[in-house]
Amino acid sequence: MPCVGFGTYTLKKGQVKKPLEAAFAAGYRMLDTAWVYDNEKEIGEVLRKASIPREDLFIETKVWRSYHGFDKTLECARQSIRRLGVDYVDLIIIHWPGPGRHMFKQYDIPADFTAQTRLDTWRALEQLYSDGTAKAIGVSNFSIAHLKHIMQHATVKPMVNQIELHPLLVQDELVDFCRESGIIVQAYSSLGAGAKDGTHTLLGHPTVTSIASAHGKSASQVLLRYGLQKGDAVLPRSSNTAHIAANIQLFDEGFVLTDEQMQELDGLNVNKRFAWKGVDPATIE
Ligand SMILES: NC(=O)C1=CN([C@@H]2O[C@H](COP(=O)(O)OP(=O)(O)OC[C@H]3O[C@@H](n4cnc5c(N)ncnc54)[C@H](OP(=O)(O)O)[C@@H]3O)[C@@H](O)[C@H]2O)C=CC1
Ligand SMILES: O=C[C@H](O)[C@@H](O)[C@@H](O)[C@H](O)C(=O)O
Repeated sequence: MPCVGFGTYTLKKGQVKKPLEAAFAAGYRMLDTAWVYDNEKEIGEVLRKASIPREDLFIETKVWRSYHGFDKTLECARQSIRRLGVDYVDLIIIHWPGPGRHMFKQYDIPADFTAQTRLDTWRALEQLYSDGTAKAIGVSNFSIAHLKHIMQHATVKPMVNQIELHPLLVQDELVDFCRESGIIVQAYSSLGAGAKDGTHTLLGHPTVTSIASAHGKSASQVLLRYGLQKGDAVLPRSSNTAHIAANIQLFDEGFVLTDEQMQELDGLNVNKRFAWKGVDPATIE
């Protein structure tokens, strides 16, 4: 799996095509989407137009949380694959460990969801893996408890956990557990979802911007480099062509954050979450 992928959250139908074309032109070969992002059909159109050999691409999507359960998960995955117009996806993950019904009443939430339903969801992903519809399977927003429960019952263990990670939210315990369990950590919202002001910002944080000046790089490149040096994969999202190109320029000779700079960035941790209105997904039953 490429360690830098293109994030497409909030790049809806009418907005995703140009940025994705710019991403391919800049050299990205991996993209991250989801059933719920409502852009898979347009992504499929870009894929066909780009004519990049399928084996050079890494396409990741996610099963939405109102599709938990065996049959519904298969249906959700089928819809994603049909919309994308591909024969297989490189990685499919469970978007959220459960409905979190206290948070999101507006969605079609299965009232009978239990931890067993989540296991049924995982069994469906195992089936997609064994029949070749998905080359790899994983999860997102899973806590240690969620992972342990799946792993106790799984035939195939989760290969990836996509979680919110950046200097304001380091999640050491969860990351260590994933590493010890051989689960690749994919960081999302590495740029703090773009928040530039207010109490919590990453792109405008003085520690980040001063490290950036020291390297002659941007705040965004420092944040992405931080994720890579921690050992995680990153998924920057942008709709700006210059940003898209800059966000993959992370491997210039000499652009290595020092141990001291890594520690300084780690020191910013305040357990701030940008996703899901700040609620910890570990609270999902
Ligand atoms: N599994 C999950 O539940 C979740 C998964 N994700 C995945 O992770 C991806 C990334 O996270 P996301 O929350 O979208 O946001 P990011 O943390 O990637 O931040 C995106 C924001 O940063 C800005 N930005 C990007 N590059 C630069 C740059 N070089 N200079 C200045 N500003 C920049 C963008 O603005 P501009 O367009 O102007 O460049 C945009 O506002 C998602 O798109 C999605 O694929 C995200 C959230 C939850
Ligand atoms: O991938 C993106 C995120 O998971 C996003 O889909 C959720 O945070 C969403 O806003 C929600 O309603 O829960």
